Amino acid sequence: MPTNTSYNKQDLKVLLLEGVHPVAEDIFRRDGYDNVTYHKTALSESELLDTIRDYHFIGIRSRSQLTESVLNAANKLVAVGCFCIGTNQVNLDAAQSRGIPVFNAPYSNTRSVAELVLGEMIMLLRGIPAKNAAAHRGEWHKSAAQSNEARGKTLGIIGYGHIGTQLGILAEGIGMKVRFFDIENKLTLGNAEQVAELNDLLSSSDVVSLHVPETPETKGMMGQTQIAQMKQDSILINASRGTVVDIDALAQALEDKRLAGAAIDVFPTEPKSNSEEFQSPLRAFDNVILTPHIGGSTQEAQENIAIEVADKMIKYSNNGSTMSAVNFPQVSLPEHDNRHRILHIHHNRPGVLTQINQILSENNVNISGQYLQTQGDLGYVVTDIEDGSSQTALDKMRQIEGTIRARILY
Ligand SMILES: NC(=O)C1=CN([C@@H]2O[C@H](COP(=O)(O)OP(=O)(O)OC[C@H]3O[C@@H](n4cnc5c(N)ncnc54)[C@H](O)[C@@H]3O)[C@@H](O)[C@H]2O)C=CC1
Ligand SMILES: O=C(O)CCC(=O)C(=O)O
Repeated sequence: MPTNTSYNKQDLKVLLLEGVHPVAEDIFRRDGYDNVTYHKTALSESELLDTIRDYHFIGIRSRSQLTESVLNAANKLVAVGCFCIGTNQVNLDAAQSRGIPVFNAPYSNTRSVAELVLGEMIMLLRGIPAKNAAAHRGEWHKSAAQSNEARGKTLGIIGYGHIGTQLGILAEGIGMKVRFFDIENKLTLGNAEQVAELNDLLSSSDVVSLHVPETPETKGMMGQTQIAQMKQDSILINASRGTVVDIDALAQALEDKRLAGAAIDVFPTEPKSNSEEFQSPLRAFDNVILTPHIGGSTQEAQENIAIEVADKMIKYSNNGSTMSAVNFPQVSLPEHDNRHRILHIHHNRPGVLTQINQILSENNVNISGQYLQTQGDLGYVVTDIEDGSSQTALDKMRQIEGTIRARILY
């Protein structure tokens, strides 16, 4: 049901890129946000610089890069939706300092990734990718050499989060032993065992699968040294981020027949669209499954993501709630029927709340509810008011030193 607001929703422009599931557009339109532009592809940085200034909301997946310069040009931007898990394609600090919350869907595609990796692992343990490629060329490789059951083998998971844990459970279901390495102490599910040292995991696993986010620490974490620590004839799977594995070092290990195979879904440089050629030294290897960053690309996941992220963006626009924003103080707000709600985003420094309340008091505004949350350098104060001159109060609040932006909802 569309909600009444202090602004005309048709004046707010929404840009949805990268073929996010069309249900996202339906959800915006159903709520009264009729001004939606939908593109199947990503936009380059220069295209974004030209375009983004007109939009209040942008929805992207992993290809569009919202750099500091792009965000600088985004004068009207209210919120960003990443229709995926990863948010490394957005300069989160730059968005935060401009008072722009970034939302994502932290769970909706995790099962899809875990299922894909399980399938790839079984295929690679049987040597199927190479036999399949040979059969396509007319060759007949009927042999059990280097073809193994998954049962009894050890899976080493790096990053035991939402995907890693699900993969662990699925792998135990087919009789694998699961070990994992994580920088946090994790509750182990099933019979999984946490190991303290990465090299212990690498040297004891028949299959190593990466499920870490892109951070300064994970960049290049599987380099030449780490790949050399893996067991002879083991398998490497990466469906996390392309920067985590040194592709040249992996190609060398495959060339040297140190590894039996690999499955790679993410690459340091990925084509910007389906019409661009995919370049990688791994194309030379029949025993490598190469997939175009589709770990989370299932109908089920994409639809769930579209619903989750579009709902979060609309809720923020209509109501001010920021629950699960990745770079913003998180506030879960009740509805504000019959009340005006002032949202004040500011640099987190002492005295701002006092000044807000002073302004409200001076303008005879009665506060019916107030919510304050901070994160890092950012403060977010939401005030529900019952009477008095809310617009005058808002105008004065905008003058408070440290204010980034403020708006009113009714
Ligand atoms: N291929 C695809 O289509 C998809 C890829 N992804 C990628 O998978 C990543 C993981 O997803 P989730 O499991 O949902 O994330 P998560 O945040 O639930 O789990 C990540 C885990 O990695 C651990 N970790 C962080 N830094 C580490 C380090 N240096 N060494 C070891 N462990 C470390 C964390 O403590 C956490 O347990 C995402 O960040 C995203 O980049 C996610 C979905 C789809
Ligand atoms: O769907 C996409 O474009 C990217 C999926 C992904 O890598 C993620 O969710 O982090």
